Amino acid sequence: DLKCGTESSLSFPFALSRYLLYDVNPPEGFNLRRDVYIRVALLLKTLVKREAWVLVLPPWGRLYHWQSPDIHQVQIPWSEFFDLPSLNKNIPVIEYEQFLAESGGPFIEQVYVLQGYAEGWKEGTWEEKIDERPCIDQLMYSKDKHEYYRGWFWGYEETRGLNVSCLSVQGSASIIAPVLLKNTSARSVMLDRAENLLHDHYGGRDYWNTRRSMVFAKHLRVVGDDFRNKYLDSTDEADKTHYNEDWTQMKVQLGTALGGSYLGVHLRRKDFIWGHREDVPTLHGAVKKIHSLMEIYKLKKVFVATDAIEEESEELKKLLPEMVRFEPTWEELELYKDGGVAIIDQWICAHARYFIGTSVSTFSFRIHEEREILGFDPKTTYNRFCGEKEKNCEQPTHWKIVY
Ligand SMILES: C[C@@H]1O[C@H](OP(=O)(O)OP(=O)(O)OC[C@H]2O[C@@H](n3cnc4c(=O)[nH]c(N)nc43)[C@H](O)[C@@H]2O)[C@@H](O)[C@H](O)[C@@H]1O
Repeated sequence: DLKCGTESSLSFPFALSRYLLYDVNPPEGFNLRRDVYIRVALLLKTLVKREAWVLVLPPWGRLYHWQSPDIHQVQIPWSEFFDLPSLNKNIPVIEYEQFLAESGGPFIEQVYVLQGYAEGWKEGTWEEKIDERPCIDQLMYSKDKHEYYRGWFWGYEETRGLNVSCLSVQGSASIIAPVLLKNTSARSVMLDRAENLLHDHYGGRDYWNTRRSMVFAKHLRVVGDDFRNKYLDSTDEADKTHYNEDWTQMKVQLGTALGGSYLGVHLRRKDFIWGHREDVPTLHGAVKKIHSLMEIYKLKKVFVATDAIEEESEELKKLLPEMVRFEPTWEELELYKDGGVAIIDQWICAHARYFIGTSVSTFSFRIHEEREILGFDPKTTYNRFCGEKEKNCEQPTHWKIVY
């Protein structure tokens, strides 16, 4: 029976696998979380050299920045934002719902909460280390009447941890590998506060392979492409942005992509201006820079991605009437959610002739990477706005793609 054979060949390897789960500090945003995925993927690559492990993708939800009212934004599977077959060409991954179905219960056997060292680290004596230590902060887990641990668990209220302990870590993600392989025999292990792990090799080949595997879900790319076509006269053909659905087959020489004849802008506002940071421009400052870039590059159109609040958006419209934005209807927003709209914004910025972003925003960084993958000249990508009073306005680093 062919059908039966296909099913068993799919589930068989997972039946023997161990499960790695993770979560990130609640206040962290979408694009920082994408960065943490890259770190954890590297850990998984280290683990699968020794044993069968699969990464359980942490459902999206309850993100501080996702404030659109009346939309249910928890327990969102990765497939709503990313292309799962593409992720699977890099490391074995499954959705949380599949983990629940496969593992037969709502239990995660071991939860490790990652933390720093209480004593900090002495300057000049950096060393990679990891130790089981008493928990420093108050645990975000509490025992239920059966002595099982309740926690946030991505909004899955029935999930329980069987054991919770703390690990002090200082080092890259793969430093955890020996602990997972030797110190515990738990079949499912969750690393909470995974942002405490550092990159094994930021910008190296493994980094880029994982980054390239994070292909946006097709339905979002299609929305972005239709928008480019309709409002920005931009098509892959005319703009020389040739895309291959299979990321493993995509290798574009930097400088060969031309991009649509529009300026792409990411203007991060909200919590970036509340702190009155020096490196964030005023709206007037940003518009002045936008006009000057449009003149230099002879661009008549400008696409703006921003998280500006209503009043600021109105002001921006007055200062920059030619501005084009992706403004979803309520139905579209409900369908794509805040995360999907962010991706559509990023996709459109990634296809612009010239891009300028916001200092140290991971939202802008992910656009840089997307453009690097598409083969843009770095000069058209690694640019940011400067603060009015900023003395030394250093531009973003070019992280060259490695294949
Ligand atoms: C202060 C720090 O800021 C860091 O943000 P930063 O790197 O910019 O970037 P993100 O980690 O993506 O978080 C910012 C979030 O704000 C929304 N957002 C920002 N800009 C845009 C935009 O142009 N278009 C759309 N559609 N949405 C936008 C979006 O939900 C995005 O995920 C956080 O990750 C940190 O956790 C922390 O909060």
